[in-house]
Amino acid sequence: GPGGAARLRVGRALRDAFRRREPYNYLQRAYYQLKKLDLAAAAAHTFFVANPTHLQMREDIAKYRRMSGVRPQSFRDLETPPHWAAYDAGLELLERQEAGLALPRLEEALQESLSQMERCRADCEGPEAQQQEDVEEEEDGAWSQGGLYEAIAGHWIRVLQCRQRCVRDTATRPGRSSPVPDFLPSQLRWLHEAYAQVGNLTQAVENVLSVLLFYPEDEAAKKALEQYQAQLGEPRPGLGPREDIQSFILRSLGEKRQLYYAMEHLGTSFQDPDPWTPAAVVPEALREKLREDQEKRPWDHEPPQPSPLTHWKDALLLEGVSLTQDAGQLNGSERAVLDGLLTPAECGLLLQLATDAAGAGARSGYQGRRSPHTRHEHFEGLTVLKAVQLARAGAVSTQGAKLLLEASEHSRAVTEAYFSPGRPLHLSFTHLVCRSAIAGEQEQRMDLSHPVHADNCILDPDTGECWQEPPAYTYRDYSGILYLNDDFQGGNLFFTEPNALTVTAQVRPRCGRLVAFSAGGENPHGVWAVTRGRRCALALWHTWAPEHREQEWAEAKALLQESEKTEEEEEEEEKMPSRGPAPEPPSPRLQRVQGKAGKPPRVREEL
Ligand SMILES: O=C(O)CCC(=O)C(=O)O
Ligand SMILES: [Fe+2]
Repeated sequence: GPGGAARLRVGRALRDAFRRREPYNYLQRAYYQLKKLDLAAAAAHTFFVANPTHLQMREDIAKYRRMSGVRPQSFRDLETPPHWAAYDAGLELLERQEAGLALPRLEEALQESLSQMERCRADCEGPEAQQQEDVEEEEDGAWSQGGLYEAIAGHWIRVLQCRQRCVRDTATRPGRSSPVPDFLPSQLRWLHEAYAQVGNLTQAVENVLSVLLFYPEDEAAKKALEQYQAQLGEPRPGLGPREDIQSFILRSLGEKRQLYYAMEHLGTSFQDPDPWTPAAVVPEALREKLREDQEKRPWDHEPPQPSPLTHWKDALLLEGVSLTQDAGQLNGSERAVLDGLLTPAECGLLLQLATDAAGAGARSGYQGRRSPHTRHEHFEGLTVLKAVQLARAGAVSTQGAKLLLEASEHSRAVTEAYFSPGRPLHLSFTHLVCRSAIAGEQEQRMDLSHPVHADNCILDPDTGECWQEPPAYTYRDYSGILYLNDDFQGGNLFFTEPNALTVTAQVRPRCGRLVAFSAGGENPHGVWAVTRGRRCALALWHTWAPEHREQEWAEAKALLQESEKTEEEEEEEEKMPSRGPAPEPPSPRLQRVQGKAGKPPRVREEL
């Protein structure tokens, strides 16, 4: 009906959910209820592949493993195209010397590869290909200016080019950029060897003859053929190469001839996906150039392309970050201890920043605040914007302020990679916090540096419930504490049961250690009293809601960039010899800082 297609268009959120493979989570439960355990385990595994930190699924999978109806093979990725699934299974069995079991999978892999190529080829004439063609036509305009014949020829050439690309596409694993080289011939090699191993010589001959269709001079194949024929005894005249491979090659060669013709006479481009194309198919005039290209054939020479960062581990390792404790080791869910986010020098710089900022605050009557949580400790807090403003006023180092921004962004990226791959997390508040023991007040101290709480809800220890309502910062989804030092007494972070009484895990702060956890009632936590020294950390909260992104962070970043630019300009000016020493103009930067301080304070998140 009218507007039908538009009504059925799928929204972005739904598409994203599919990309995150969420339907498999539901499928898993449905199969479980139907007692189809093999499929339930497969669906669970498929979901888990895309959501490796989904702790509930991790537990469910552990349960599936213990169930009797579930085999190791049940844990398969249902999103893997069938030809890849069969290919991998077949090769694994071959490796384990199980030729008999491997054969059906290898046959399946070949059949499915050919079918996948058929489907791909069919799409070359479908509506999507047509759209693509319209775009290309607009781009080069070559065919539209010519007559009808050219238009038809142009269309046909594009269809052929597209069909030849299907070979490469089929041989390329999802997520990879280069194809498995010689995809079909190598499958045929394994097939003939496996058939020979199980004593099925006729099939071995058929498959090795098929290899020879691709590479008539292949020495290994010729030798194998001789051997099989000798073993077979009397000649079998009916034996020939596989029909599916024969027709694949015939059709492919026909298409290549036309494409090379077009290349020679019409100047169109064609990238032959195959290394086996016989020289006779390539026109004389093109051979030299193509030989050069052949030498540059990417998949023979290029080092393997790194696949996209699909797993959080890759993202962390790249940054030199390591996972020290996961949720299991911390006796909870959605919590982790990660190390290596800062070097000792960087911790030093940030500690100095905190000290300098506190000093600047002391001069303006800002310091000496007692902690909001205990009267036995002092508490200093520095926001990113304040840090940059102080840097511009010359009270703290610019390097320190810059590192504060970088360290918070780095922690956010790591937290996102670990807990929320595929769904962006935004910083909602960044606070450099130091807690210092007040000397002489520590004897017999019974209170905590930070009482037990959850970060996005109001914890009711009596019922164990956590109310997601104001004044809690309900939009906080993940928390991160990035520690800067350990030269103090007490001050460990601890997690509890929702009763706020039973401690389930403790973490000792140290330089570069990030404790990250979901901000809800599943992670009640507190800090033991700091009884000697000063404990500094970057407290970070992240949100999925872009509207709760920390505006001051962006402001601070912009301000910092501005000062870096001005500094460069000043350096340039200093270098100019014609300028004599002039009286210092009133600094526009300082004025701006003062102007900002004069404004009514903006509503900003506080601890
Ligand atoms: O500093 C810590 O270890 C934890 C602080 C905390 O829980 C908070 O500020 O909400
Ligand atoms: Fe907290």
